[in-house]
Amino acid sequence: MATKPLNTPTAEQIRRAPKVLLHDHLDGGLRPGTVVDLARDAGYEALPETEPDRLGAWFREAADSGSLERYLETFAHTCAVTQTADALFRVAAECAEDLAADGVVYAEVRYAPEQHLEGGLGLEEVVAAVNEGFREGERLARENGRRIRVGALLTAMRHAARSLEIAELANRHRDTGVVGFDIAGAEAGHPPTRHLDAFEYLKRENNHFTIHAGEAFGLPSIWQALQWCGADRLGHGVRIVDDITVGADGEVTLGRLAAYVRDRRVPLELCPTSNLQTGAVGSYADHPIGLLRRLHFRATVNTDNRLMSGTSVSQEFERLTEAFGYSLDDIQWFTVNAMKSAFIPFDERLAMINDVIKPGFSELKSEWLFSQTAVASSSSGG
Ligand SMILES: O=c1[nH]cnc2c1ncn2[C@@H]1O[C@H](CO)[C@@H](O)[C@H]1O
Ligand SMILES: [Zn+2]
Repeated sequence: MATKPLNTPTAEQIRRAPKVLLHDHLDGGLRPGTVVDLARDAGYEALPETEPDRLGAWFREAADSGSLERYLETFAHTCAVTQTADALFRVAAECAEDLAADGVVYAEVRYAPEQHLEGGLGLEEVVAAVNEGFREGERLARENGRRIRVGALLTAMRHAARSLEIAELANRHRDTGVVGFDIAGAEAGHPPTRHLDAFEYLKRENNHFTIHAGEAFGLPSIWQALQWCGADRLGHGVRIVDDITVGADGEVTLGRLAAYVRDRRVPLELCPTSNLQTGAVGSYADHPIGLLRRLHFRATVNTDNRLMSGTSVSQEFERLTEAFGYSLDDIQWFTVNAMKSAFIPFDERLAMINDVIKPGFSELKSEWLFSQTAVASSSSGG
């Protein structure tokens, strides 16, 4: 463990800090109790456990397999129980509420509309139900004295062939709650270049997209996502470290691709716990985020799948704080990076940084200052 700086934030301070989340899957963030309720309503009998705590533990363990393919199998259950407008509305509302309770002030939450059509919904109805759920969750959060804005990202599955259709859907809803597009699913054997028509369409429409790349698969996947597809951000992108060498003397050399990613300020949607579960990284202390932060890459901290990883944004920051000795200034740096990289308009991002994030962190940092003064004067013996 790194040495603890004097201003190491407490778990409670981390939770109260205004945070920004760019990479979170709606179908990876259901409350275990909600999965149980919805399965009962839908007559879905294939859940491995029906008691919420045990089901939550099952998801975490099943996802802890060391392989992205096995990790992704657990989504069969969450998708099976979210095939109606009511179910989608509920999980979206609960998502916004849960994120707000964790201190998230701005989130982009993604899901694949094509995975919610088995109960007879159309793509438009799926998007409408989720958007309404997010608005309801924002409203409920407000009633509880919390403020959050949630934008949706529409994901196309990389093994399927509906990406252009989903990109068009995202574009149609760009003024009604959908802020961008993504592709996800198993990386190996499914290069993003198979979906070039979707990306080219979005570029022609001046729209935004991120691509899951450089999670299980290395540099070629990141290179394709950026240089062939034109991604605005990288979903994970953690394997960019394969293009960075740190010599015995500590001297750092960036390859051409890593230099491009840093120079162009390409946002990396890093998801530490998820990487540990899929076997991309061995431990928090070994997570490349430590190096990437030191080298000033545009790194951000994300949950990926709160249910499968049993995590929250605050918990990700707690683990990183333990591993790297991060201070509130580091957490603010990641948060401002994330807000700068969001897909909403520039003036709104700036207002969020200046009027919400910076004042929130200043408040927390001033608390630390006063508590230190009190300790110092009482220990001096008067
Ligand atoms: O870390 C990930 N890498 C790649 N695909 C993922 C990851 N997490 C979730 N999904 C996939 O994205 C779909 C839509 O939300 C999920 O159903 C899951 O299959
Ligand atoms: Zn993901």
